[in-house]
Amino acid sequence: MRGDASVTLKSLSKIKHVRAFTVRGGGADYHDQGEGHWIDNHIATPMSRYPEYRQSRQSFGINVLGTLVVEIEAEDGTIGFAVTTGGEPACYIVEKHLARFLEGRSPLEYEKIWDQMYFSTQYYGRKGLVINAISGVDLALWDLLGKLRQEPVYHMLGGAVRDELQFYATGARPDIAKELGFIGGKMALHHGPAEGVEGLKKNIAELAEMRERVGPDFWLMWDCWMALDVDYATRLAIAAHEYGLKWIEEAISPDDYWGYAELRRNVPKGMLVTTGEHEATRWGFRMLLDMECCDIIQPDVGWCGGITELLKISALADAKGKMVVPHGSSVYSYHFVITRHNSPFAEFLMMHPGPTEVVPMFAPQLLGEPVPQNGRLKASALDAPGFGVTFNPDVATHRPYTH
Ligand SMILES: C[C@H](O)[C@H](O)CC(=O)C(=O)O
Ligand SMILES: [Mg+2]
Repeated sequence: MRGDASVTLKSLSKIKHVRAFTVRGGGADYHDQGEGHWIDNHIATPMSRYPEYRQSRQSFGINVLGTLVVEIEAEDGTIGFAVTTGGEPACYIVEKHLARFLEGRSPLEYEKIWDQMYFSTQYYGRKGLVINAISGVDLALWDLLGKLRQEPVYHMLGGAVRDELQFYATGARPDIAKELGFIGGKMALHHGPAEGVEGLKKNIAELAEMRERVGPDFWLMWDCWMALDVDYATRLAIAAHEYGLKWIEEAISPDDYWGYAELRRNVPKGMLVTTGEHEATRWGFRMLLDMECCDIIQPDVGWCGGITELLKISALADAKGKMVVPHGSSVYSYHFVITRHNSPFAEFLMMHPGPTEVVPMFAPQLLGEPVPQNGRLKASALDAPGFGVTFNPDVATHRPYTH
């Protein structure tokens, strides 16, 4: 029956206040680890051309930003929160610029809020830090929405399309990842073009040794963290084919769409080209997709624009028959991946220093952060309101700005 005046739609508590904090030591800024960690051991980067910045990524400042924590409080006292990378400069953007688009509004207006955050910052934003800040706010908004509705985020995204997530592991020990039940292991590439043919041979020798340890069928991938050029990446891919390299990731600069398209044409048949963890928004990913740059896109949920934007990015990829396998992102990835047919598996970044054990990706910042068991995670492990995690009260936070 139409026009029943007795039907009133349920309204949600409005947003009262937005706050931004910074935190040091691991967590969402997962490169901010102590000495001896595998993630800072002579990994090839665009800065490896300078010998003084070759051994440690922290030496050139990979961990300068720290974690951004965004907290959104509703009028009824419910708090949604999220963590991403961004630290103090992102706190400034959230408190002094973005907060105005949320306070006094309903959290149901996330589309309009995202649009206003993006277009009001477009003249100095578009990618990088500003989009990290927008992502942090967007994720905190989805967390708040889930807490107000008493629903996990993955229910609000359409529900699980499979019973469990399956993971590959990123770290220095794919052989251990195999024993731990993961479906594959992604290693950081250690030597870049500045280390010449000797370096290239060392890279191949490491891959050959790992192939020997894991056997013929286990997936092995390389993460090149933007360190190479098309020529080096092509030679590396051709030499690695013999050892069954499944994909070559982020081989060149994220700005070089033309280079990615060329690399994709150059790699041996059957080897995949992946990229996107430093790409942002539907417009950035449209470039990667339209220019046939890669086979899998890897948006980081905390850097690409948040869940609201990832839904659009993922729909574009789906229409093009491409997979979306988010970079890291912990619970923000898990709640998304479980709802998408074109995200058949997820990444688990091994944050144990060895890495010989499974520890929560964003430890110590989140409480209740689920971890894969035997390389898998049941959808039911995500069954709690919002993203299902709380911020660890024992972790010291700092609020550098207010508004
Ligand atoms: C291991 C990589 O260099 C980086 O630290 C993480 C990453 O790019 C990935 O997990 O993918
Ligand atoms: Mg990567």
